[in-house]
Amino acid sequence: MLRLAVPNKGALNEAAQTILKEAGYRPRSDSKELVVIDEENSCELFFLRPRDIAIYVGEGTLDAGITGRDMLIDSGAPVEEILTLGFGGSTFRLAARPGSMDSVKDLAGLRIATSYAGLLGRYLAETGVDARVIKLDGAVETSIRLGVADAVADVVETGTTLRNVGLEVFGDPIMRSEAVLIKREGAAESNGLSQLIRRLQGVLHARDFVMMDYDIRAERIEEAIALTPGMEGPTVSPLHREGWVAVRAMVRRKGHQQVMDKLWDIGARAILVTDIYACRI
Ligand SMILES: Nc1ncnc2c1ncn2[C@@H]1O[C@H](COP(=O)(O)OP(=O)(O)OP(=O)(O)O)[C@@H](O)[C@H]1O
Ligand SMILES: O=P(O)(O)OC[C@H]1O[C@H](OP(=O)(O)OP(=O)(O)O)[C@H](O)[C@@H]1O
Ligand SMILES: [Mg+2]
Repeated sequence: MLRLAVPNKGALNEAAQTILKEAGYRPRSDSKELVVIDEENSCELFFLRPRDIAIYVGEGTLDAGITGRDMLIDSGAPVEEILTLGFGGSTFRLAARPGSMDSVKDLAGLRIATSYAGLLGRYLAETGVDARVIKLDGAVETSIRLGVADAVADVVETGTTLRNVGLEVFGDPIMRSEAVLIKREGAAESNGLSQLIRRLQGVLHARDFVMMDYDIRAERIEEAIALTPGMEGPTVSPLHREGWVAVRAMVRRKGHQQVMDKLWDIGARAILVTDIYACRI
């Protein structure tokens, strides 16, 4: 039985549940359910704090988990990324009162508040800056105003939280993060885990691609195939109308309108685009 850790709340919770549901795993029936036994897929889903997930997986008590890259680095747990999941994108940055700092070097001898003490500590060691790390649980942006810190190191996505408290980022981003599937470093991949990976890749492909169908005169088929090469090659079938063929190919969602324009220009007609619900490639 595959034992999988899923964020029980926070920024990754909803998207993690959605991708697992689309991959065919049993959703939890209410937000207070902490363990879901999915007999059909031979899988147990453990809903845990995102921060703790790398610890459980690193200890080997769970086979795999969904967490943020920043959290797994912060934990220092012996885990490795298996798959990036395309959501929960953010940066981890330093911020302070506008104009007060230019680079991490300006923090020497000062106090930096963060919920990611492991990640920040590593960065300070790498950059050779000796600063005091003040570990807080959350809402760290307020710590400067309350006189607990001179700067903060925190997750920034839209920048709204920082703007609201009148802080500004400075220096280079410490790291870019996103949601990832992790396993214990060096652990063998069980059949259940391989199946989970294939299913998640299927969902990611289904989100990335659309299915395109169109009709075109047979003599233009090579130009059309160059525009829509598909995966192994597009399906080309005869049309009842003499001299025409029907083509079906997967096309990247991003830029599919430009592909339609180009197909139209070489004479394709009845160009249809549909979502892919699920796939294995
Ligand atoms: N606003 C955001 N946008 C995108 N990703 C975010 C955002 N806030 C946090 N994350 C990412 O989500 C992951 C989990 O962070 P989250 O804030 O949900 O956990 P937490 O701080 O432990 O929980 P809580 O905020 O409920 O106390 C991290 O990898 C983080 O980078
Ligand atoms: O750049 P933004 O789009 O504003 O997002 C960043 C904010 O989101 C997270 O806060 P969260 O809601 O998780 O609260 P927390 O600080 O208590 O963890 C993070 O810690 C930042 O405060
Ligand atoms: Mg948070």
